[in-house]
Amino acid sequence: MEVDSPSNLPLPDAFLDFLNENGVDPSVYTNTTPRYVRLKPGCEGDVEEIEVEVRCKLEKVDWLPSFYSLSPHVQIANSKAYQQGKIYGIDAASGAAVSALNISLGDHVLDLCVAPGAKLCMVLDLLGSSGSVTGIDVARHRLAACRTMVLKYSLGEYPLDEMANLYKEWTSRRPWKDKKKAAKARVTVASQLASSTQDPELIYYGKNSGVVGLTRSEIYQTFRGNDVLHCGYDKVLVDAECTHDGSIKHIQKFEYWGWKTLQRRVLNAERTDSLTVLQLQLLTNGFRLLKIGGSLVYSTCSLTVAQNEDVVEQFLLQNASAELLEIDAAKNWPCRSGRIPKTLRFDPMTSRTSGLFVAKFTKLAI
Ligand SMILES: C[S@@+](CC[C@H](N)C(=O)[O-])C[C@H]1O[C@@H](n2cnc3c(N)ncnc32)[C@H](O)[C@@H]1O
Repeated sequence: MEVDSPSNLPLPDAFLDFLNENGVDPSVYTNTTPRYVRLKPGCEGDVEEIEVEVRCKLEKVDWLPSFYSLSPHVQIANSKAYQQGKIYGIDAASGAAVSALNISLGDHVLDLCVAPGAKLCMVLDLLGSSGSVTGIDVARHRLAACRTMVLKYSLGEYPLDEMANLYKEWTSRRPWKDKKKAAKARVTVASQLASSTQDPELIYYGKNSGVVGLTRSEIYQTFRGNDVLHCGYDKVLVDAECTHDGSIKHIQKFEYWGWKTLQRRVLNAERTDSLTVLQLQLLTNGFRLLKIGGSLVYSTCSLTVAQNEDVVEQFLLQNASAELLEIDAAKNWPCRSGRIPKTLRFDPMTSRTSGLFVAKFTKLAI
């Protein structure tokens, strides 16, 4: 049976039980959260034109550069601005997670759970044609969406022949021979994996893409101890797989797919237990690929403590060279502290954004 939560959003019993078990107050979910878009830098002069096109005022988000909020019901997919890659949908809390990385020109960035790629687009915008980004995801079908998105938002920045070069690792227009070679390489890399049956796939973007100081096959290895300390990325984003319970828009999709599907696919205890194991592994692997003095941001769109503070706590216990960092920009962000000092929590009620947990680490030379 569906009951109204205190915020008057119809939430199913299974979800309310899940929130209850995880100590999440259902009243944080409101149906007044706006939708957010990020405007491609350099397109600021087009705002009025975009407003006419989408028939809605774009309100500048004063705490996050290049972000605008608009009514949650406005569709942008058919607009010229969207099709030309001038705007793309990304929640402001997600933007804050990327912003917390403090990306500088020339950085080499690893996006460990990259698909469908909203945060990747922002990373690319911040880097311009400098540095590199390596995106990794386990779901090939989601990576396909990611590739389309990256191509769309980079249109116009490079001449077509240069684009082909930039995207050579994975463009769908690759010649058949190249595709076969890449497939063969994947098998070779896969055979180096000890046990996993799902091999994360890599996509590359930008000049000198790839892992700084590491070979492609080394990314897949399980490193023992802290033996990859003197190479690696300047910045790592681990936007981990989670139960998505902070994103009410995601949860509401199950109204269509069926609440039983939500219970089976998302909320069942076995899955949530194995998720926290995966989250710790993702964070640990991301950290191993971070260079000394670099920054890593761990985020999830879950509001549970188990997938956030508990994972952070475990990780800190197991990694003496990891130190939590204060996120300086957060002083002006509409969020609150997590249970562990320096960690942040966005939720619809406090932030008028989707729910997001953010923690930032650095690697010490010990
Ligand atoms: C929360 S989503 C990432 C959203 C993305 N960062 C964005 O901004 O659009 C989590 C992603 O983690 C991926 N994932 C799950 N297990 C993984 C693994 N073992 N290695 C890499 N990616 C994984 C999922 O396929 C999913 O695309």
